[in-house]
Amino acid sequence: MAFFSTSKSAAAGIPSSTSSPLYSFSQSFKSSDGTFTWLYTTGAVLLALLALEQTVYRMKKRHLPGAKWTIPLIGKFADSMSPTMENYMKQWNSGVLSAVSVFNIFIVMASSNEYARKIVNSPTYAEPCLVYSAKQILLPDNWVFLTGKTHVDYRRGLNNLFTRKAIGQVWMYITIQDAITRKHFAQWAKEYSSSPRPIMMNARYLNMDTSLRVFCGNHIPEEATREISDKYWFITQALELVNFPFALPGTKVYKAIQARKVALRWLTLAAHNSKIEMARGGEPTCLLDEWVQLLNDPSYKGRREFSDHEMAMVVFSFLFASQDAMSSGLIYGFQHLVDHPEILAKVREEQQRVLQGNYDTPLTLELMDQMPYLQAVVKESLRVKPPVVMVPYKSTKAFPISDDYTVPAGSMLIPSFYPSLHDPDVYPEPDEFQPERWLDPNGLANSNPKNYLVWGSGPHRCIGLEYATMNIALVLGIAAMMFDWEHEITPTTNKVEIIATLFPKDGCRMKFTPRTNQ
Ligand code: HEM
Repeated sequence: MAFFSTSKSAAAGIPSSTSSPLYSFSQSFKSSDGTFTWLYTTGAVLLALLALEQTVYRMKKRHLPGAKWTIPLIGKFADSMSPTMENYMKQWNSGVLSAVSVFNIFIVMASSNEYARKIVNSPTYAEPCLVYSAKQILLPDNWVFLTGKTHVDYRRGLNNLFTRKAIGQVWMYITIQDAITRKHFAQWAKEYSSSPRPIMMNARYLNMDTSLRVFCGNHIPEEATREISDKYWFITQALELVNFPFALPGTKVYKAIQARKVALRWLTLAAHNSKIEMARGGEPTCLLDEWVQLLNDPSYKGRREFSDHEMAMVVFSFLFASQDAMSSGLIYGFQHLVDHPEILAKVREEQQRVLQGNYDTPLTLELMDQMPYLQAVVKESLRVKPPVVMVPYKSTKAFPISDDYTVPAGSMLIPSFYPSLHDPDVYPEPDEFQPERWLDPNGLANSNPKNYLVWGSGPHRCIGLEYATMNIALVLGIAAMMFDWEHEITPTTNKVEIIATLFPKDGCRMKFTPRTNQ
């Protein structure tokens, strides 16, 4: 109500001042019958809309910290195009809840542990909205957009694919992870032994190859993993918080949609082949086979038909959720370890103790369980540089988030995980890489699990967290024993590039020399 009257008076007030430049200008466009021309009217309407925009923004923002005025139409679009940790920090430090507007989307950022967790754990008020482009890339009927009970029920079926049993069975994920990692490292031994080179793209390919083999086994050909991996970079680039809204040819979102089409074609074929193989009575060798078998099991309560396309969309959602986060986690795992030789030495000591010289023997879950130091390294590396610093949600109705502030319905809500993971009261010297903080079961870090938001929290908490932890640990463990590592420090080594997730700006330039004295 109030903003209608404000905008009306803004529009009506203009002609009353004859000294206004706009008024003088418009006089020259006056038509013969004395009515104002379209130019004046357009100008007045535009001014009214601009005033309305500011009024609405201020009404929604109320007392929250944030710019007093929003830049007309685009708001903080420029910042969201090239996000920096420094800008995020400024926003987080401005208050536990703060406001921003981008393209007239009203955004509330939550930086405290309490509010971040409250958002992800309040499904009646807020649901994940991912980034705007996600629906165009993942397709609107992808399960990740389900909410409430439908989401819980769908997810229950998928949880079976990420149990410890599935990860650890002799022929399952961990064996595949091990084999693919060693295959890639044989190549790394050639590429990285003479001089340091960025590991970023090769680590991404290793990740994609591993994921696709774990998910699809041999149901897609070798060239498919390369093609999907190469094209996937377009999807990564389209994951900015705010993107150009129309997927016109040449835009990032358009290219990402083309990449998704390629990936979905291969994944649909994989689902089809998996069904044929399981119907033939074959042994399951990948996640898709596990799933098909489960769906065929007469005692399984969640039995129903899944088309090849639907299965492909689910596998694609796993790639979407994992590829960038896993690559980020892996690359920073390498960077943290190589920059702390004393910690890398401890990882090697543990490997020697557990593996007793059998460094070529495939790793198993039981062996990994005997490597608590390596697990602590992964946990700490993900804490220092959490791949996912925030997750966009949206308020489905007015959300009384605190005693004195209600988030308007339809706002974007951004629970930020980074501040909780760098809270000095829980993690003293929060920017330091100290795996030891996880070794004391009664220490501050282990006593405050609610702060460890690397995987989010609530009904949408990461489904692949054990799989991801295991894979990063396995890759780092094998690399520690196969190679001596060197890191070329450059002026941008410690600068963070945000491309959906966090990466070292120089791509982490490393040299790997095969070790002889294992
Ligand atoms: C280091 C690697 C990873 C990190 C840091 C990570 C982090 C996250 C985070 C923060 C969320 C959002 C949680 C929330 O809204 O509260 C999430 C959701 C999700 N993640 Fe991960 N993730 C990783 C790897 C993976 C992997 C390997 C997979 C699958 C194989 C996966 C599958 C998913 C899925 C499907 C969701 C959405 C779950 C739902 O909506 O119910 N993630 N992840």
